[in-house]
Amino acid sequence: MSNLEFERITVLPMDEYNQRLVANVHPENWVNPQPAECYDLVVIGAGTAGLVVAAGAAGLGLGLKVALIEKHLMGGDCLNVGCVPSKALIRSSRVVGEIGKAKNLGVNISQNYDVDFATVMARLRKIRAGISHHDSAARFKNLGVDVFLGSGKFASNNTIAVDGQILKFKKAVIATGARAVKPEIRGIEEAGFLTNENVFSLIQKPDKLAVIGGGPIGCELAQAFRRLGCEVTLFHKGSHILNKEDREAAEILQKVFSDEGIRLVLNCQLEEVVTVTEGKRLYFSANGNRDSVTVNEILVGAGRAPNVEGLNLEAVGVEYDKKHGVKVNDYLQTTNPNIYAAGDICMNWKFTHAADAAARIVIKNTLFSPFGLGRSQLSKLVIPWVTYTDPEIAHLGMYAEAAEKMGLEVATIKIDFNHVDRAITDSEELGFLKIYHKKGTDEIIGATIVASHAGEMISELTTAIVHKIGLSKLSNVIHPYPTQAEAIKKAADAYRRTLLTPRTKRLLKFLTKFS
Ligand SMILES: Cc1cc2nc3c(=O)[nH]c(=O)nc-3n(C[C@H](O)[C@H](O)[C@H](O)COP(=O)(O)OP(=O)(O)OC[C@H]3O[C@@H](n4cnc5c(N)ncnc54)[C@H](O)[C@@H]3O)c2cc1C
Ligand SMILES: NC(=O)c1ccc[n+]([C@@H]2O[C@H](COP(=O)([O-])OP(=O)(O)OC[C@H]3O[C@@H](n4cnc5c(N)ncnc54)[C@H](O)[C@@H]3O)[C@@H](O)[C@H]2O)c1
Repeated sequence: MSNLEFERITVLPMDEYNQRLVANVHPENWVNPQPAECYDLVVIGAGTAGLVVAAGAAGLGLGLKVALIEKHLMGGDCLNVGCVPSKALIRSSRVVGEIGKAKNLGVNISQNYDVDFATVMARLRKIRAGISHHDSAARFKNLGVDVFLGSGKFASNNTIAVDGQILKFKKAVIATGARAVKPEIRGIEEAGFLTNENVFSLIQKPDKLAVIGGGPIGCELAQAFRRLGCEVTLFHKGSHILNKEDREAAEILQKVFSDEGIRLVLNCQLEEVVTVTEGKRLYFSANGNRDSVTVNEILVGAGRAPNVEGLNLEAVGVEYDKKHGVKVNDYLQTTNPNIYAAGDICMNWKFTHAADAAARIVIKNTLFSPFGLGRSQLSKLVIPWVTYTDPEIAHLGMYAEAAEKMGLEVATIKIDFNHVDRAITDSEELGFLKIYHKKGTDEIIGATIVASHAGEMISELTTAIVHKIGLSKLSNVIHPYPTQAEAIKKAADAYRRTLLTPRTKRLLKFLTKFS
């Protein structure tokens, strides 16, 4: 047993909740086990991808020897500095959004309501601590996984060094995730900035906040902080926020952001950050104009960089690049056939559910595909995603333009939520559902939903694509009235109506005469 390089980790503020979090995911009294003679699998990184691989392999009850190495907090980004804290924060901010809509719903709420920022953040920490036992070192030990806390690094083609010990493996999995990219803006380092790694440690509300990057992180957090009472300026390089999404969807959100008082600076070039008595001053140009804004804090959500450093990948022939991460084939195998990768370290889809799905592929391909038979492929996955703004934007599959570029003829059915009764009764008409299908057939190839609860609706369409359920069959599915998911049935019915040619209409009319 050893504990040579144990690093005591603090997550600020070190209150009872963060102490409970750390006690679960990086316990101070942890002693690394004596390594087994040889592991079937050694996994580096205990974020979603690593945890799912380790739990999946060890939990099968087949006596497989599995080791899991984590240098910081088990649970990775999702639990500690990603999905969980951001969604807890968004939940509080949604209440403020509801208050904003209350008057229109006939409920007068005193304008003196107060956001207790410290309590919002304490709730976030409490929720995170409460969930953390699931990803804890103790739980994984009980599942039969040898948990090593320390930094993992390849020592040779079949060994990994951690905490002064050597772990011999048959197969290894790199699941080291990604981190926030530091933007190249003069003076920003000296002025200091927040990223997802420390923004959830705030205990005091920054009165004025600059958010750099209009991707999912920037958009979700800009709206949340604005609703919690910060003055927010959102800087984005592109001509519309969420530039991977449907422009029309992004434009709806932009309008909401402006109405809620977020200052949105598009097509911008941030030039310099200077520390002044009032705070941090950002100089920028946008659409030919130069300007500046002074804030208390800067939050950066400008993309992710894969954690490839320090793994000694060169020594084991694992190719990578610093932008896209570890190079993998469709089976998630790296350029070293005994080493696989999963999650943010190697994938364009940087989502928890994508990391989870990739981990399952890795379990199958490393352990249950002798001679490469029956391997699962990454390209076969259908991965939906949701940006949890209000309204939410959910997407799945191909966009119409991308499909057309590939030579597919595509038709789009669009249902605006102002035609969906439940959206009307709830004053949530803003948004739409678009379903893209192959022209001339009912095969769905993609969908975008902009709606208050778009994330809860997209899975029906994911099921349809995965199980090849076309629009005709969806039209036979009874949707409870009134629900916003009825939009899907409306779209399916709209497709069915396109099949009504003058000839079929004549035939139907003829049938009515004998019925
Ligand atoms: C603010 C924010 C909000 C998000 N919200 C969502 C959301 O709502 N829904 C969603 O699906 N996704 C969301 N994501 C994305 C999601 O968090 C990631 O896609 C997911 O965590 C990736 O999991 P992973 O296992 O690949 O990597 P990570 O979670 O990054 O885990 C990698 C782990 O490897 C460890 N590690 C790195 N190097 C070493 C080493 N040498 N030795 C040992 N350990 C090492 C790290 O410490 C880390 O714990 C969000 C991300 C952020 C930042
Ligand atoms: N709800 C979710 O599922 C969720 C939420 C948050 C994050 N995530 C995941 O995390 C990933 C990273 O999120 P992200 O928002 O950091 O990255 P991103 O790459 O998706 O978006 C960042 C945006 O910032 C812009 N940008 C970069 N530098 C800039 C600068 N100097 N000035 C102005 N704009 C600049 C880029 O053009 C880009 O569009 C996402 O792609 C997503 O996979 C998912």
